Amino acid sequence: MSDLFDSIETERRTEALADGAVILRGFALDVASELLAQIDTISAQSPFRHLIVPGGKRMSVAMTNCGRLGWVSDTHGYRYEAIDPITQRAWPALPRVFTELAQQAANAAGYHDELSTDACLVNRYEPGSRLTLHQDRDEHDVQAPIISVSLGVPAIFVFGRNTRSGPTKRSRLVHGDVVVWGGVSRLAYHGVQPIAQAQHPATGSLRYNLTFRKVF
Ligand SMILES: O=C(O)CCC(=O)C(=O)O
Ligand SMILES: [Fe+2]
Repeated sequence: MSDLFDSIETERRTEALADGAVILRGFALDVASELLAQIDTISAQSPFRHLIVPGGKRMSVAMTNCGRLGWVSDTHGYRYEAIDPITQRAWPALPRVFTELAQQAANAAGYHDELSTDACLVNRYEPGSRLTLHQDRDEHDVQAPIISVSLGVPAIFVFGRNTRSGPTKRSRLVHGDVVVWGGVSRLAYHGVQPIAQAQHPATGSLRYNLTFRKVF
């Protein structure tokens, strides 16, 4: 009995990452299957696509969005758009299960203001997909924290400081983990190392990630 209890306790623990940044282990587990079902609904309306970065390269991560705004990139730059450039329609609405989870995670991380998420970027990683070290800084508002939900196969998440050259910390993120970064860590550099071949019962070889952002 106590072994089982211990493992549940460790699955749900909060892990400090940096000042203002935490990993909430297993925080999204209870709603993970609902989140995945919503991702299917969203991507049926606004399909996953491999965006082109301003330098001309195609991103290895496939992306779509939901919410009032969506993050897009092309040879002209990175920006938020209210209209999906592929469908020429508004992005799918933010499902309630998304906004509720994001607010609960923000609260659990010590950010008690109402979140008012403008954009949820949905990332889909195949084996080998990665996200190089970057800052989330296309948002006009850098007061609100970023809430980031991991689903499917594990990833090695790299979290650094506010300069590209600062020291970094590597954390293995698994299905149901939520990372929250704000305050003095809001503009911390972060990235995802190439996803290893693995299988998850809910997603096969894929990893999904949701990030909730306040843009204005
Ligand atoms: O997939 C992740 O864990 C991080 C995603 C991320 O940094 C982003 O979408 O900007
Ligand atoms: Fe990011």
